[in-house]
Amino acid sequence: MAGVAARRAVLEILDRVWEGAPLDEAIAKTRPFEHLEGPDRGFARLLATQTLRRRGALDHLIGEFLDRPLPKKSARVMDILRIAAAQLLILETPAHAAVSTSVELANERGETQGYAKLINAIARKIGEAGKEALEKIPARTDTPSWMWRAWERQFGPVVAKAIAEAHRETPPLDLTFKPGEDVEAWIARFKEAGLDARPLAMGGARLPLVSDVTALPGFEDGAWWVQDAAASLPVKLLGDIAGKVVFDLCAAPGGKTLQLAAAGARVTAVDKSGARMERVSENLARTKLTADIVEDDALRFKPAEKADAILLDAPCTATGTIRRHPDIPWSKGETALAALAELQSKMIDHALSLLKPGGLLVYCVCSLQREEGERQAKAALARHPEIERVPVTAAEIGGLDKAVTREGDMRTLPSMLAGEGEMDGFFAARLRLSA
Ligand SMILES: C[S@@+](CC[C@H](N)C(=O)[O-])C[C@H]1O[C@@H](n2cnc3c(N)ncnc32)[C@H](O)[C@@H]1O
Repeated sequence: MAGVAARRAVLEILDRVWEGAPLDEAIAKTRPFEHLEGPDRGFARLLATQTLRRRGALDHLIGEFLDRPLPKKSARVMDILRIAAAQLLILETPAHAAVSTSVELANERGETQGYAKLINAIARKIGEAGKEALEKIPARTDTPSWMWRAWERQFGPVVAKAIAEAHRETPPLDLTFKPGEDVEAWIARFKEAGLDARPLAMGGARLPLVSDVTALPGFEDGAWWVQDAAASLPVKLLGDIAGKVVFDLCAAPGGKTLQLAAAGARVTAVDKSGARMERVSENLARTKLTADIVEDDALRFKPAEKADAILLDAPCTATGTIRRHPDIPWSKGETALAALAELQSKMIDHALSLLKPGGLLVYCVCSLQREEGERQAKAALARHPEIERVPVTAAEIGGLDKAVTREGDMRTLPSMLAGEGEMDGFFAARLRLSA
């Protein structure tokens, strides 16, 4: 049974997330987390993830038991209540452990000591209310209102609700294999290892989420890499790229670089983050694939030779990946969206200037927001009479016809592959420069 140290580490992780750090980074930088033993680490990671995933609903429920809202300066009291509620209603932690550790945490600091009794009473009431109380709260409660309104406008209320419901689920682990690997044979090996693996229509395999992918069969051999089913689709839109000069303009951590290199392209991978580029180099080494690595700003990148094809997987709000990164609703606001949309259109313009006549640009983002997706494609076509859209077909993306828009772009949603583990939300447009 995890002790109070694991819960203390979760509070610190949450603090960092509220300051704007992505969850993975917050975990990596939290010292008390590092000092936990293996199972306690697993517990702390799960508790932080689930608290963030259901923060809206947990807050709503806590609010129902509070006579009056907590003062703003009592943020830590609210976090103690959040993690108590997540343990009681999601993790199924025994009530005595969830309640007593919460009271212990409250008693550790002067600022929270005065709330220990209140925390005790509310945590008990939440435990008594049980899971059903949480299940009754609509999924949209876990989505900030600006995001919810945008999805409702863009996809309609039914789909927006399905998206929010998909965000409640723990996502699976999707793997993309090197060409030539026998996916069925690998699936058989995963099954032998006790994992419920199955093939994906768009290629690759789907497994239940595991805590350590490096221990899976085939990791050391570099037979596969981790990549959500949706993230594997944009590269397919470049068609046959064997022997062609391809730029991967925002490349790190490199899932798509590996796909491009595995397809036989002469790849130049560009990213402005040196630290993230190290991950690309590690991934290339593990999979025995090659690409030129360039640490540069994609807006300034000036290659000696132009490209036959470019993949621009632009920085974005990443709202399509909330299942995997439940901190996003709380760390990305509308202000970030506007700034990113401006950067994306500049990146598209610069990418087009690096293409050979007749070359293809696939622009993609793991965002659900139309300002970063559909509107970027439309605006690029309006700004550049020298480009045309090459419509995406369902056959190119594993037969996923629902993901082909009327305009001919690709739009996947977290509510797709429903009941089979769903998928990330991605947008991709394929644009060709006139010859
Ligand atoms: C969506 S991620 C790319 C994911 C990657 N394509 C993959 O499949 O693994 C966006 C990347 O853009 C990079 N980035 C952000 N601004 C950039 C810029 N101005 N120039 C180059 N890279 C940039 C970030 O460092 C980040 O690695």
